[in-house]
Amino acid sequence: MKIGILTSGGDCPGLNAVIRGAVLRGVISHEAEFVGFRWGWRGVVQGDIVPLPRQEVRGLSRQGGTILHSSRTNPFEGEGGGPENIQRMLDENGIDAIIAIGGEGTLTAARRLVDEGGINVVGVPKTIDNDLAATDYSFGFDTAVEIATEAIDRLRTTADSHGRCMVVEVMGRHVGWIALHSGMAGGAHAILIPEQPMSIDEICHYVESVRDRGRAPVIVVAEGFKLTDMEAEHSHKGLDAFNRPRLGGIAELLAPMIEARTGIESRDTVLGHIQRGGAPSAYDRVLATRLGMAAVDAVKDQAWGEMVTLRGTDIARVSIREATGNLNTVPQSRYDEARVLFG
Ligand SMILES: Nc1ncnc2c1ncn2[C@@H]1O[C@H](COP(=O)(O)OP(=O)(O)OP(=O)(O)O)[C@@H](O)[C@H]1O
Ligand SMILES: O=P(O)(O)OC[C@H]1O[C@](O)(CO)[C@@H](O)[C@@H]1O
Ligand SMILES: [Mg+2]
Repeated sequence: MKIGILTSGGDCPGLNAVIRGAVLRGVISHEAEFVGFRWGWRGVVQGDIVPLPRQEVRGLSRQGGTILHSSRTNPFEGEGGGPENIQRMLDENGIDAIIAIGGEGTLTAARRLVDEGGINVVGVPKTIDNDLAATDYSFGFDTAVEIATEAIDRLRTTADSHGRCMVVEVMGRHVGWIALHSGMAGGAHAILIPEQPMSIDEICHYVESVRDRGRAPVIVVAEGFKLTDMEAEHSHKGLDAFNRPRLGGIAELLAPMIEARTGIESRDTVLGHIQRGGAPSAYDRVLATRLGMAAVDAVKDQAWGEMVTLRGTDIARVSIREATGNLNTVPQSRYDEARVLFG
């Protein structure tokens, strides 16, 4: 059995741990052989393939990024794209199956390759934002929350020194999980998330009540947050490779608005890709390793079109279709719980 692995979409701490888990499980338990497709689906479309023997994955679980690199290439486009070309490339290289590690977009492409072209693909969910339904948590999220929480802790001390308001922007295109968890952990005075638009007046109300208690306000905002009068997410950086608006910068918009309305000197910090870089947390290493191992078992069982997932503390399987249809949004009850601590 020869298995090709790829990592696609935005990177995320733990990708290398998935690769290591898959290779070790395959080599030890199934006598499998592994190759890597470089740069996500681009490696599949262009036949950019590297061997992945056991020694290549040594010590990988603690390493950030992805040794296979990533891209936002669409496997249905370009000269070598589409199921027929991909099946030919797999046959030429003697590859029996693909393990695709990626988010909603990557997994949707994987499902289409299975449904429309009969390609042997299983998926591993990857999302720093924790926005995929059908998995309770995804690896990388815990690490991002740790990084954001440390940043909030650090910003709090400088905020206190100067009596300033700090607006901290974290990732979260469609959902506010990183903001919710890091904000709760770091004791934020308001948490602004895409699922819950809020007016600038309400935000300033929280800021002023914090100031009136003699504290320096700390506001955490997810990049996809919209003020109640905004039609779309704040974006001033053009489009990404998949023609979506590049987000980032809502904190830069909010801080001067807060300062103008409240008179409290305000500063913004955009954490950006710091949240995606570096070593994964121990939790993420374990989760990623288990998912990688389970993905190889899914290949062994020919579970094409399925993805491995975390259910409670168990690793399970679901159809990719089930996972890609819905977003894992922050439930109202979780936001209401956090809101008690605002202001
Ligand atoms: N419906 C689709 N059909 C074919 N290809 C798709 C489809 N949706 C997305 N893709 C391809 O998959 C790539 C990866 O998707 P995307 O860029 O959204 O990353 P992702 O895997 O969802 O990870 P992230 O969490 O970073 O968004 C896209 O850039 C696109 O080329
Ligand atoms: O790394 P890029 O391509 O700028 O993508 C950033 C986006 O990817 C994510 O990190 C994960 O989807 C989002 O939170 C963010 O909007
Ligand atoms: Mg996506």
